[in-house]
Amino acid sequence: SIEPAQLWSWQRATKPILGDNFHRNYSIRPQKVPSAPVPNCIVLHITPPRSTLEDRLQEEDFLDEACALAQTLGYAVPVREILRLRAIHPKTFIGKGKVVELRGLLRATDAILFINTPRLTALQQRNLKELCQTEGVKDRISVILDIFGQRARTMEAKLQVELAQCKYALSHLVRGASAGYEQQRGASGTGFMAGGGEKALELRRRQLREQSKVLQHKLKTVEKRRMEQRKHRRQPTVSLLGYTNVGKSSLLNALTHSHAVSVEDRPFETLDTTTRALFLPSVGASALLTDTVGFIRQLPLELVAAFRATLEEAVSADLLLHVRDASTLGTPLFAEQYASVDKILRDVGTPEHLKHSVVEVWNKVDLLTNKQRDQMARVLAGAKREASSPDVVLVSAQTKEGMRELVRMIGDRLVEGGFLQPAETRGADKKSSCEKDGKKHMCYSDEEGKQEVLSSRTENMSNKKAVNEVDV
Ligand SMILES: Nc1nc2c(ncn2[C@@H]2O[C@H](COP(=O)(O)OP(=O)(O)OP(=O)(O)O)[C@@H](O)[C@H]2O)c(=O)[nH]1
Ligand SMILES: [Mg+2]
Repeated sequence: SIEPAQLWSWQRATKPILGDNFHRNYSIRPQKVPSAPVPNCIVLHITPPRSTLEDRLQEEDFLDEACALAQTLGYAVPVREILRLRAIHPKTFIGKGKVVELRGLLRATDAILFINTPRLTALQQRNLKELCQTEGVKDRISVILDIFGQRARTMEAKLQVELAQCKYALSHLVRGASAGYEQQRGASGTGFMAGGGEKALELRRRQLREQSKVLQHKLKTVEKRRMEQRKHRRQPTVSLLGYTNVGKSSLLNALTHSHAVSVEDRPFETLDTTTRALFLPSVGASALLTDTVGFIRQLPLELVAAFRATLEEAVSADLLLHVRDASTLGTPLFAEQYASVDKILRDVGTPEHLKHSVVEVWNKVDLLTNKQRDQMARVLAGAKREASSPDVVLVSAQTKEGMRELVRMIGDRLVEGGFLQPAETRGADKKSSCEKDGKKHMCYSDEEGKQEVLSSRTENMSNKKAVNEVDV
C-alpha cells in the first residue's frame, strides 16, 4: 500500500504537483495529505480519445482548473493526474487497470474521486463507486453544481441552482446498491413484475419532476418581480462578463469605489448579480454597472438553462464589457477562455441579444513585464487599424491603471449607441449639480427624465475578430 506521505513523489506527471501555471491563475495553495478534517480529493483530468493537439497542449491548465474547482469545494488535492484515454469504456469510463490503481489510492488517502470530464453516465458513476469502493465519484458537472449550491446567496440564485441540481439528479437516476435503488424483489425469471427498487426509482423520478415544476414556477415569480423593477430603471446598463476569476468583481469595486462585491482568488466567487451606479464624468451622467456569475469551459447545460434569465439580462445590457485576464496572454488559455465565453453568449443570446457593443477589458496588466507590455501595445496598435478588431482597454483593477480610460470608453460607447446624450448637446437648463463621493459634479437629465434613443449599434461580439494571437 502507498503511504500518504509518498504521494507527493508518486506523481507520474513530470510537472510539479500543481503545475507551473497553477499559482499564476489560482493562488489556492496545495494542502498536504490528510492532517485533518479537510477531506481529500483525487483529481484525474481526462484527455479524451482523438483529442486535438491544442487540447493536449492545454491539459496542464485544464488540470489546474480542475484542482481549483475541487479546492473551492473545500477539498485538499493530494493526487492529481492527467489520463489520456485511448478509448472510452462504456461501463466504467476508464480502463479496469486504472480503476484498480485508483481504488488503492483512494483507500490510502481516504479521498473521493473527481474525474474531470464533462459528464459521466449514471451507469459509469454507479460502477465506479462500486468498483472503487467509495461513495464519492464526481464528474465536472456535479463538482460545478456543488460549488454553485454552496455559494448561492440570493433567493433567485438558490432557486436556479436547486433547479439545475434537480435536472441533473433526474438524468442520473439509476438502479444499484450505491444509488440506493437496488432491485429488492426481482422480476428475474418472471419478466413482468417490477421490483421494489424499480418502484422506488419511479417514485423518486416523480418527486424530482414535481420538485422541478415547483422550482420553475417560483423562479418565474422572482424573475417577473425583477423585470418589473428593471422597467423603472432609466439609466443605461453596462454588464461585466467574462471567464471566472478574471477580475470582474474587482473591476466593479474599483470603478464604483466600493467593496460591494466579494473578491477571491478562486472560481465562482460571484454567483449573485450586483448592480451599482457608475458616474461617467465625460458625459455627466450615470450608467448602471452589473457584475454577475463568471463563465467556465463546458458550463453544464443544466446551469445555463437555470441561469438563463440572469445571463439573458446580463447579455442584453446596452454595453458589454468582456473582461479578460491579460496575464494569460501568450498562453493558449487566453484564446480558450475567449472561445468559452463567446460560446456561452451565443448559446444564451438570440442574435437580437447579441446586437450590442462589446468592449474588451484586459485586466491584470500589472502582472505583465515591461517587455510583454511593449509587445502587446504593438500588436494592439496593429489590430486597431483593422476595422473588425474590437475596442480593447488595458487595465488593472488592483493598481487602478487604465480606469480613467475605461470610464471614458464606457461613456463614449453609450453616447455612440444613443443610450446617453453627449454633454455638449444638452441645454444648460438641463444641467444640474449633483454630489458623488463628497465631490460636486455636473449632472444632466433629459426632458421628462427620459433617455432618447438616437440610434442603435448593431455589432455582434461574434462578428468581431478576436485578438488572441498576441505573441508575448
Ligand atoms: N494582480 C491582479 N490581480 C487581480 C486584478 N484584478 C483581480 N485580481 C485578482 O484576481 C482574483 C479574482 O478576482 P475577482 O474579482 O473575484 O474575479 P471574478 O472575475 O469576479 O471571479 P468570479 O466571481 O469567480 O467569476 C482575485 O484574487 C483578485 O484579487 C488585477 O488587476 N491584478
Ligand atoms: Mg466575481
